[in-house]
Amino acid sequence: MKQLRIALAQINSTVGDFEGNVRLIIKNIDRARNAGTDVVAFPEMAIPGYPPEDLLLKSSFIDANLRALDEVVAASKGITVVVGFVDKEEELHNSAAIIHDGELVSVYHKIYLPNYGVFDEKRYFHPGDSCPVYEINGVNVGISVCEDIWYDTGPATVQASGGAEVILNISASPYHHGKHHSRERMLGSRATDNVAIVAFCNLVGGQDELVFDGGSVIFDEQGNLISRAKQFEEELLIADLDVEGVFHSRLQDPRWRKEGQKLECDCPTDRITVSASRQDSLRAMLPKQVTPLLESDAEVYKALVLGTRDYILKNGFGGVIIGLSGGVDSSLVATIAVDALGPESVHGLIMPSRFSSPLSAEYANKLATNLGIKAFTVPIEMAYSAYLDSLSEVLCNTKPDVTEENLQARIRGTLLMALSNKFGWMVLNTGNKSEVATGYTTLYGDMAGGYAIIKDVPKTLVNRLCRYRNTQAGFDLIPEAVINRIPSAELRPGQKDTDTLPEYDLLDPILLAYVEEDKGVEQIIAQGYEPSVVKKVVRLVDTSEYKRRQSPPGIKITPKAFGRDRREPITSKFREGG
Ligand SMILES: Nc1ncnc2c1ncn2[C@@H]1O[C@H](COP(=O)(O)OP(=O)(O)OC[C@H]2O[C@@H]([n+]3cccc(C(=O)O)c3)[C@H](O)[C@@H]2O)[C@@H](O)[C@H]1O
Ligand SMILES: Nc1ncnc2c1ncn2[C@@H]1O[C@H](COP(=O)(O)OP(=O)(O)OP(=O)(O)O)[C@@H](O)[C@H]1O
Ligand SMILES: NC(=O)CC[C@H](N)C(=O)O
Repeated sequence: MKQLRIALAQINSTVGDFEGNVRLIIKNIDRARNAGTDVVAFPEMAIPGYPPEDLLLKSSFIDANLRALDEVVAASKGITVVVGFVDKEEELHNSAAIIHDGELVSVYHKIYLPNYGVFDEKRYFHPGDSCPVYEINGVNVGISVCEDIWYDTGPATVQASGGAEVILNISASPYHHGKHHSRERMLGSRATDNVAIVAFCNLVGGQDELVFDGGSVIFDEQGNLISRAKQFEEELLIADLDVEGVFHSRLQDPRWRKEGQKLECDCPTDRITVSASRQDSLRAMLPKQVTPLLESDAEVYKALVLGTRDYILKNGFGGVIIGLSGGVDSSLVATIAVDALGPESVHGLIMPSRFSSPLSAEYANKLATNLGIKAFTVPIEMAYSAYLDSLSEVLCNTKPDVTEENLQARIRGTLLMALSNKFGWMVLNTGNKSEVATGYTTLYGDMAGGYAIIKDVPKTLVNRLCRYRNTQAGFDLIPEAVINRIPSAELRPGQKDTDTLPEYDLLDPILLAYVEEDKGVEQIIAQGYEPSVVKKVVRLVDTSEYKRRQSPPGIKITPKAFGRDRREPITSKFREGG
């Protein structure tokens, strides 16, 4: 029986940490070898980390990546390793090294370079021009890198037509809500269309605004899911591939060699021997391991926890501080931070003003107790009065307005930054996507912070995530009264968010249509929304681009986040909202 034991090492590598990444890779090579594995695969760019952005323009970075590759090659005794790195010829290539028994046998260059959304690969890399089939222990394997597999008549089809029985794709495919389902649908159809086993090894971990969700999978040649690794966690997924099954399926399925089929990719298919057939005594097949997918809210929550943990720890911070208002946003941020870092690393600062309801401090303290975090209380009245006194001469004969309101938010930002400087705690910003979209935030005030963990989470989803976490906890970890409160910035007496914004249940779908789906005002109105509300929302979004450019980075969880995904000019006369 022709079989291949494959290991997919979905590791959490760190951009530029060559020493740490090599250590992690070698540890997994050793584990795979001990498990009797024929081939172990690592994610796209596992050696330099992904995406390294303009570090790729530095030759010292490329050279360090090549030295790290040499160390991995030396550690590959008795096993085949497929690992992502940057190859340097005349130009740079996003590449997979195919290594066997201490030797670099071949290098595959990624053919399709994504250059949309958050990707900029054409800025750095040149595309490959060949898609070989590698013989590994007598099995024909087509190897490709991430975007290559997304084309239905791309390298996978070329390699299958050239005899590949297994398609191995190494990826760094970033997360957004629900993406795993579409990714699996695509991989399943790549398997059935080519009557080939498809093994997909994904990166896991947070890198600035991106989270890579892991969830590596293997589909058999009939499109059945035979292995799935955990989402958002490192794992070495080991599976036995029944390659004989591919031969039998192909005999019975005339579709796999479609005569005259027009292919998107016209690269030649060479044959390269990595290791010849091994005459092993027949091994018992490993049991199948299929981790179930997380349900919708759990998936987003886990992405936020992983993104927070990796940003804070990979940037060398031991702790964080959060302004606790007794509202739902800061409560969710504190809860995620505790799940990411542990309660001893999370600190709260309660800063009541003359306009704060006494309930706000009560709820904030209750949350801190439930989470087991330390919370300090520093009222802002003295500072606020001092500011107003200092400005009284300059501001005389003016009416109180947003100026006085924002001073409070700015005092709070200053106090948070003071504790950050003193104790080395990063300030976690608490703005959600609905606020970031509409500019309902104060520059140099509540916009302060090093990382904005819920900046891509709409307010209605903030509420759902709080309920999800309470259900997980089995009690009201986030007090129910906090979730049910009428949202208010408490910057003037009786202020409510709805004084300025539509109700969030109405605002969020309009924002989805405008920001994530790029619909125009007329199209959104045609969906049944009140024209004046649509125009107002669109106007708020368009005129607050300047604020977003000054806002901290945060975790992408939707198909289109603010930042690299949506690059709009600040200065523009194109204003559909008027
Ligand atoms: N194109 C441009 N490029 C660069 N800067 C520009 C600009 N347009 C205005 N500006 C500057 O921006 C300033 C206005 O921005 P800013 O000072 O922030 O003030 P502004 O946006 O007018 O007010 C903040 C709003 O957010 C609300 N808020 C505050 C705090 C917390 C929350 C909450 O829900 O958590 C909500 C608050 O009630 C108020 O409605 C202008 O004075 C001007 O200096
Ligand atoms: N009294 C306060 N004490 C501590 N921090 C505060 C206080 N008021 C506001 N903040 C900080 O400023 C952020 C802006 O919150 P604000 O209360 O103005 O409205 P919000 O966006 O609805 O947030 P939340 O739901 O957390 O209240 C809060 O999330 C919090 O971090
Ligand atoms: N790194 C890549 O090539 C990623 C592109 C791919 N389409 C994805 O998002 O999964």
